[in-house]
Amino acid sequence: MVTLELDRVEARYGRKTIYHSATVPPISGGTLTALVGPNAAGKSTLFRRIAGQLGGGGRVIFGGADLSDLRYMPQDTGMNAALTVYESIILALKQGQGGWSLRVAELKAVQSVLTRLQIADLAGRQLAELSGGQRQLVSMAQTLVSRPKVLLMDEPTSALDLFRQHEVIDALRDYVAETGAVAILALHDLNQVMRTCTTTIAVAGGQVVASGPTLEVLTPSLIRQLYGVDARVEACSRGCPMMIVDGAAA
Ligand SMILES: Nc1ncnc2c1ncn2[C@@H]1O[C@H](COP(=O)(O)OP(=O)(O)OP(=O)(O)O)[C@@H](O)[C@H]1O
Repeated sequence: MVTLELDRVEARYGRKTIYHSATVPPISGGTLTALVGPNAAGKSTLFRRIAGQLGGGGRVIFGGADLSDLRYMPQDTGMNAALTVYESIILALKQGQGGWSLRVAELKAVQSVLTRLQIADLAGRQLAELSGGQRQLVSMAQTLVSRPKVLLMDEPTSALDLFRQHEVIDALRDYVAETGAVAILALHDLNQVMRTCTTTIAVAGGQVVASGPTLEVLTPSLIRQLYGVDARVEACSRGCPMMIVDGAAA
């Protein structure tokens, strides 16, 4: 089982410090973790710090993995290269390996990720011709193809329609259940978080304000503190918890 823990982590852009001391107890792999918080709260910054792209003090502690097992899917993924979808996924797989020969197992990995995300029909298409949602799915395939043990995904479903959102989140849930990987998804849709993420980390103003089991973290008082809205949690007709937002906090 893979784990990830933050111990008094600091994150800086040059001299500008965003996080002074972010602590998150060990997150276990095998289920999805959400990272939530308002715009500019520091979600992408925390991802970049965990991925080693930003400096700062404190410790990012991996259990059963190291930085080379981590893949970070940023919010905006450039896709202007003159490549087909298939080629771009191979490129992502071979990155950092220092060689271009392909083994049968690697070809199978590419096929498997195309099937898992149900985008095999896009394999021969040029990246530049894809729609926004298709690009997001391809970016996800590029991230997953090397079977990372730690996965950081910044708003991975923001460009997807409702059906695709469900499909992709289910695929990610299956992936982490199979591999024991840690997967942290920055998400704005709190209903999606409640339906699919076992654990939630909430951040605001460069601080971790709560972390733990999702339904214990996403309380009406925390939602009011984070977003300035009154909200309540109710069960939908299928028994899943849902966040109903009543409006701006009174
Ligand atoms: N390259 C940068 N240089 C300096 N400051 C930055 C840089 N990138 C982000 N910031 C600042 O860091 C803070 C946190 O930004 P971040 O992108 O982490 O927020 P976020 O929670 O991911 O936001 P959103 O939900 O809007 O995507 C913001 O105040 C932002 O202006």
